[in-house]
Amino acid sequence: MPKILIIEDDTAFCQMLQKFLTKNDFVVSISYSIKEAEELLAKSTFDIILSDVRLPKGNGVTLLPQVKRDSPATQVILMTGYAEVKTAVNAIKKGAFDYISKPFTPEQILSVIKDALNAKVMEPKASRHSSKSNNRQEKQAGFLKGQGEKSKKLEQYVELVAPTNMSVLLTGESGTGKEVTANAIHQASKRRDQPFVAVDCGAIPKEIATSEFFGHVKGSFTGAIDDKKGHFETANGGTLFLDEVGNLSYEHQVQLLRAIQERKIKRVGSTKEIELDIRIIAATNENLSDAAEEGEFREDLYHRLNEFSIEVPSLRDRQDDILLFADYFLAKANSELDKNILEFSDETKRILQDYDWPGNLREMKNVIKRAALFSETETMFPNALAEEVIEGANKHEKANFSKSDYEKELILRALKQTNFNKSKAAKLLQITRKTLYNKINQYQLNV
Ligand SMILES: Nc1ncnc2c1ncn2[C@@H]1O[C@H](COP(=O)(O)OP(=O)(O)OP(=O)(O)O)[C@@H](O)[C@H]1O
Repeated sequence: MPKILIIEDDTAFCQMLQKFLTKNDFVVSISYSIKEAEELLAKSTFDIILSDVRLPKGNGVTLLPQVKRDSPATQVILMTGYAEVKTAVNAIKKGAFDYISKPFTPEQILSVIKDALNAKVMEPKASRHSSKSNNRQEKQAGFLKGQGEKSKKLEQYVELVAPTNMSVLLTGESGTGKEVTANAIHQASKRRDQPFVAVDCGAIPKEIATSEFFGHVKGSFTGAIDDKKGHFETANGGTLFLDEVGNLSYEHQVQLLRAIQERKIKRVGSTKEIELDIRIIAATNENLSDAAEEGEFREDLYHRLNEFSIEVPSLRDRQDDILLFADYFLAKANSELDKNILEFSDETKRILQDYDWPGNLREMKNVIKRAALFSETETMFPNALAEEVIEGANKHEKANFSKSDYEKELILRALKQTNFNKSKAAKLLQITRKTLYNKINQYQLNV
């Protein structure tokens, strides 16, 4: 049985977690401080260390170097509060396996422990994650909560709607994290112990879509060699996530609407009705409301799906979080590629912030992983980045630069016009005197 050490100063929480994990067939030791943990670590080894970040007299990260040195196979998972995400991301850079934000659900903690144990079995580290980095399960494994305004709003919406049974329509550009958000809603709902089934509606061939959604019985059509459950039945009790829902054919839109309204389905070739208790979350990166108005998407289905809508923001609208996400993906890339890149150079940071990220988080994840592969130093310099990212960012910078030239020109003109009277010039420019002084300093105007 795998051995786990919990390091957590909240004694009640620690004991509760110990009880829960023991019930789930782990051998669990606990310590309420770093000192106690060190004593236990001197006596025995553990498969997993589950440590709070903030502990009296130190934090969970301080133990990492020692653990990695004395027992490299031990995986460290950090438990963080909201504000400690950055520390946790840094800890991943130093070799922690992952972090989990408090409060978490029993499934979430079991899932991250399972991942950590699997990663161990699959040593060396480079093969920790499947190379098919886009498979659906992996998409759900890592989730970083941003800290900027847009990210907080997104999270508020998730928290607000999760406990209800409302259908949710997630809109947003490709790669913004709609599926990850759908999963977060499921995990925060009462259905979290039940299945979360994600279906890419754009990827199902039209001819087999009915059977894919509703299942079939043996012999109902050529090729139906066995009874088969459809996605609805598999998701029963839980959440069905319909990705790219705008790609459904008219016929399948009708079938879906009926299933959602009647809360019953029949497998293809069967007369037996199956009762459904399903929460639907749909996602689209096109404007479904326009499509409904133009008759390309059934309006009644659109309203059924859109009981609550959430727009998942593009990465360029999450400026405050760009470097946080970049750090996170760098940490992931380090662990997947067995690299040890500690930071981005200032110019690399500037490029990451100036680039537009048309492919959003998915693009950033790929760009950083590729750049990590090319980087040979502990600091990532721009030459590791793809050409198009650098060019894209520089175009942006030029635009900014010309904007600043223009601004400088305006200020000089206003000053001349007002005979270098700064109060009058500020008034003319419709800015405060203080801002004008700042700008004069910024542009080093000799006035
Ligand atoms: N909050 C997040 N934290 C960490 N990784 C994230 C987050 N959001 C998205 N990602 C990563 O970005 C990638 C794209 O996410 P996801 O598949 O959820 O986007 P999507 O909007 O559903 O894309 P599409 O429109 O193409 O279906 C995934 O690899 C996912 O792991």
